[in-house]
Amino acid sequence: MALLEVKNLGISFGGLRAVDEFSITIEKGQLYGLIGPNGAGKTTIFNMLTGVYKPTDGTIVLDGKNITGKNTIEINRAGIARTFQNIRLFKDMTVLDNVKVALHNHYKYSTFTGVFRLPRYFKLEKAMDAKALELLKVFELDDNASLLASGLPYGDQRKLEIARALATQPKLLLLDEPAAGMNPNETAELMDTIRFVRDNFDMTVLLIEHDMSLVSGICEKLSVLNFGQLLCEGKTAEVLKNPEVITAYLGE
Ligand SMILES: Nc1ncnc2c1ncn2[C@@H]1O[C@H](COP(=O)(O)OP(=O)(O)OP(=O)(O)O)[C@@H](O)[C@H]1O
Repeated sequence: MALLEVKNLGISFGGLRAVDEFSITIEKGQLYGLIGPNGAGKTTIFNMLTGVYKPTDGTIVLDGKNITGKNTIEINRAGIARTFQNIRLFKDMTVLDNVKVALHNHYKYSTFTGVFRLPRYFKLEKAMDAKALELLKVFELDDNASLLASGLPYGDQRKLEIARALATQPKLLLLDEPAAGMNPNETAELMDTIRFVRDNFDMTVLLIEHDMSLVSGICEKLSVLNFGQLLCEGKTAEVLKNPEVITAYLGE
């Protein structure tokens, strides 16, 4: 069953048509890649899917619900979470608190309860600590829960960003160049992590990536974007053999 159905999505910035007539269907549980040359419009598509930009054309349906034009908070509540090309953690907060911030949607208490430290406050804070630690354990970050996020090695910061996105309990996880800046060992470990997340969190993943080892290693399907338009889509191995894709993106 399709989890995400995007039809004829488009956006212009002044005279620039950054994305035009873009459509994609992602089934529940799929690991799906969005690839293409620099400036092709990939991040702009993520920004439209997450409500950062409002599309000028097209529709976005998540799990049967039309979310076109909703804001970032509404879209996160509907079930889309993301990570960013340039890591955006709360660097001066602890590893644990980075995840707890994202849990707040699901553990609510009133300002009154918080300010006066009523018993419900302590109960929910304890429950959030436990849930956050459980998530950190999945990523083997629990031993560093009390460190500042800025103190983590680069690869661990990327993992923490994924843990924080998962804390919002999404249906669809968008990863924007998760392997950027990683060495081959870290990339291989990241692939295992993404597979683990898909299998153990019943997650559907759409990722943007330039690292072809990661793309061919984990993506089941690909869409290739060129100059804002869909160049081709299909099973990963077939797409990577497509002469048009080789000319436009892969070179040689
Ligand atoms: N807010 C904006 N205002 C004006 N132009 C923008 C804006 N956001 C993106 N663009 C333009 O839209 C086009 C697509 O950019 P985008 O960042 O989506 O590409 P990309 O495929 O993600 O590239 P990369 O692989 O380098 O990250 C570019 O020409 C970019 O300059």
